[in-house]
Amino acid sequence: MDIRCTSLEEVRQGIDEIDRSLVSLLAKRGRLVTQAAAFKKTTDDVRAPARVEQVIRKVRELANEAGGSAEVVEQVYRAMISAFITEELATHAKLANAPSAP
Ligand SMILES: C=C(O[C@@H]1C=C(C(=O)O)C=C[C@H]1O)C(=O)O
Repeated sequence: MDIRCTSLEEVRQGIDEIDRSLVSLLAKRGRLVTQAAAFKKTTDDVRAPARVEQVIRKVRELANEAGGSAEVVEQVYRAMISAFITEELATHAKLANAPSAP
C-alpha cells in the first residue's frame, strides 16, 4: 500500500528516493545492453525490432498488474530503448573497428 503524502515536499522526497533506485537500475540495464552488442553481427541485429515489441508487450502487462498506466510505461520504454540502441550501436561500431585477436 502506498503511503499517503500530506505535503508537496513529502511527495518530492518520495520521487527523489525512487529516482535514486531508477537511475541505479538504468545504469545496470545499460551495462547489459552494451554487452549485447558483442553477440550481434549487423546493425539490424542491434536494433532487434521484434525484441523491442516483445519488451513493450511485457512491460505493458507489468504496468497493468502494478496498477500503473500501460500508455505511460510504453512511452517511457520506447524513449529509453531508443537511447540504449544509440549507445549499443556505438559499442557495436567500436567492436567492428577493433583489430581482431591474433
Ligand atoms: C539489448 C538488446 O538490444 C536492443 C535493446 C533492447 C532493450 O533495451 O531492451 C532491446 C532490443 C534491441 O533493440 C537486445 O537485443 O536484447
